[in-house]
Amino acid sequence: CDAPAHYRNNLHLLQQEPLCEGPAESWVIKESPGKGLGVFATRDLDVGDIIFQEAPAILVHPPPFVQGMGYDTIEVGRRARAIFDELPREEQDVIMSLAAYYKPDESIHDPNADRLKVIFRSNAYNTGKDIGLFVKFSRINHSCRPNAGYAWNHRTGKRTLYAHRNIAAGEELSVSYIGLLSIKAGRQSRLNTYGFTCSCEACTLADAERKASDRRRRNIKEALSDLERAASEPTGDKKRSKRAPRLAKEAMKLSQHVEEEGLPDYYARAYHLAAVFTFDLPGFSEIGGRRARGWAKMANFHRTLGNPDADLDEAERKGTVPIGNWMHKLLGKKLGDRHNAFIFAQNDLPKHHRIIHPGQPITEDYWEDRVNIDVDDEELVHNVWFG
Ligand SMILES: C[S@@+](CC[C@H](N)C(=O)[O-])C[C@H]1O[C@@H](n2cnc3c(N)ncnc32)[C@H](O)[C@@H]1O
Repeated sequence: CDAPAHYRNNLHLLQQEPLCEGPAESWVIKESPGKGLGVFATRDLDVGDIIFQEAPAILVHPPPFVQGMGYDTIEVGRRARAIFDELPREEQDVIMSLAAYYKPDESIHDPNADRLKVIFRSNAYNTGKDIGLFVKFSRINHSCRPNAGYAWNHRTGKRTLYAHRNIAAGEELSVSYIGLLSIKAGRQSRLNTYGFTCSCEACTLADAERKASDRRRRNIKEALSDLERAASEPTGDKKRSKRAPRLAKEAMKLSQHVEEEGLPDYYARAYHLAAVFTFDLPGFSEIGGRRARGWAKMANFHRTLGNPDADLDEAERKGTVPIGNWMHKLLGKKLGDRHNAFIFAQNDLPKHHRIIHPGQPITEDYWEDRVNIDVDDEELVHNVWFG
């Protein structure tokens, strides 16, 4: 059995079966050199495979978030404690075995440093409006080139871990704890606030490769911001049409860079932009159209990985969805009666919207909250803009 002695009693609870009888799951918890415990694939996984789904052991509805200060951690700790105290003893033991990062001014021996509060702070994830502690998720280490991703499904109340790329049996599963578009020094200082120095594949590159990786991440960050700004301009706008060939080229280069750099968290955004600007090309041909639809499908595939209900979730919370998200939800889909991977239900469109067919004349009036949806000859959404 791979588990260190003091974890043996608790690990079977994390996996809901005895650890040492060989896992029926596609994952196992064992030691990860230099990182404590980690979660490893026990069989080959394909991109999009669901690895596990987990409900939170503790779900805290936090007090209001204060800009620049965050949540009142004392109050969050108090609420977590109230839920913890009601749990069965064996679940409490599993939670108390999780990793805890004590800040430099806290001592493990200080009776005032509530260990549960430290564990909750070190392991919890945001789930929409709440903060959840998930015992299996808590064992997944960070990588700046993660191979897995996670999604919260508010209908099932579970967090899903999925393969972000093909993963070989034996590989450690990793997710990202932070945004990944900073250079190594920036990522390290952010991760230091979580109490560790990252030893992932990207952070241990030799000097020349590390410089190339930093350069690529800088380019990706800049290209995402430029292209997303350009994508928010109305299609048909002269300035945008003139720039279309350059923007399409840049968006495809961006997609190539995120793949080369191994940043699956950014695939959906990059493919989405490649779709938007290939749809935009002048003299948009049969070949160009097929290509643009291909990008749009890839963007949708990656955006909804781990949560096929993503659009339903958002439609249900319509009032709270930022209007800019409509682009992500609709691009590359057809409008229809019911949601599925390729169709968005027309009933769930915002109150003020227009569906615009190729060549259809439109009025020039401006409505701040109106969503304009451009569809192509095949009724596929290729652009969304406001006005
Ligand atoms: C949420 S826990 C992950 C599971 C943890 N390894 C355990 O044994 O329970 C986060 C802690 O894992 C370790 N860790 C996670 N990712 C790491 C990385 N990329 N490099 C070094 N240590 C890492 C750090 O000690 C960090 O404080």
